[in-house]
Amino acid sequence: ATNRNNITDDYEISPDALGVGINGKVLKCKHRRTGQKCALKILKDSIKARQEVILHKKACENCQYIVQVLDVYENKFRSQRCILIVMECMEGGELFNRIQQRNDNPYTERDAARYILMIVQAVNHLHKMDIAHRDLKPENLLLTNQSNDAILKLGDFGFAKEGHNEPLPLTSPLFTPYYVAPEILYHNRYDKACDIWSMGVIMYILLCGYPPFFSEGGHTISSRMKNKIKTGDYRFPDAEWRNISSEAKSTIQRMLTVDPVQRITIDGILTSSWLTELTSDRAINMNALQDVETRQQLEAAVASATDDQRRIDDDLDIEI
Ligand SMILES: O=C(Nc1cc(-c2cc3c([nH]2)[C@]2(CCCNC2)CNC3=O)ccn1)c1cccc(C(F)(F)F)c1
Repeated sequence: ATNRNNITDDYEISPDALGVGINGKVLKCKHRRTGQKCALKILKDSIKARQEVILHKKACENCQYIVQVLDVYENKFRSQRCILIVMECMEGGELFNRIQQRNDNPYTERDAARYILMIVQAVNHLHKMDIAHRDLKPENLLLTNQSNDAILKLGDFGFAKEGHNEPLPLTSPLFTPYYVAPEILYHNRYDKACDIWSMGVIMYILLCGYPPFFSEGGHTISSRMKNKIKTGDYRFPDAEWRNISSEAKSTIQRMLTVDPVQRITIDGILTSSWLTELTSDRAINMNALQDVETRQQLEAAVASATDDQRRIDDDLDIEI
């Protein structure tokens, strides 16, 4: 259900690009009638582009942690058919840039947990819909605004894949199971498991500011780096990791498990002590009570309230 009228009838498109990715350019645009600022992703029409739109639209329904799709147009530019995805404008840009800005002091566990929780909720929403994102990275995680309490949302469904849209569903009676290979049965599980691995890398970077696997020679992936990933060979260097909790490290270890079958699932992360401890409101209140004086006042108040309660109970006993 894409719009066939010309997008420029409804939106004013500004030339400055917000970001250029491998599968599309993102421009700023403004809705003519409402003035709403939006982001516009331009894709050359293809099966892949249409698949991206279908999955992104499906994924963003009822999930505040996925960039909202507002409109989709099918227009011709210079005789090239294009698919145009209009999205809510994420004024905070990419998490990637935010991490780079903080290179000197990475996030505290609480800040990191706040972002991780939003990513986990987005991925949980996808995995429950049997969709694997398959391209989780800080460049595809966008912030609603420049403030520290901005909401983090997942974008770019260019690599996303839906579980059972195999040509012949495995469950159909026409399917003769004798010849199916294990990877076909595993396939979708692997796809979801790779999202967990990527989240492990993102969590590691949020907590220390650098990636767990890197090649000395800069950005190009070297065969040494490939081997480190294949064997799960990474460290928690003391300088940055000494003051980070063992729960955080063990959660990362469960996510950066080489065997996808052994790797923690999204449910495992949602119920992990590290995440629940750091993001439950109790943790946040305790955090607010950081000021010892307030805590002592509160404890004194609780003590006297308990005494009062005891006296009332005692009185009650006498009456009864
Ligand atoms: O990018 C911004 N807003 C934005 C961006 C997107 C967006 C979608 C996609 C991407 N961005 C990229 C493009 C390639 C680079 N990575 C990000 C990957 N794929 C996507 O599908 C969606 C909605 N609002 C923005 C808006 C205002 C200000 C700023 C800045 F922070 F730069 F000032 C950024």
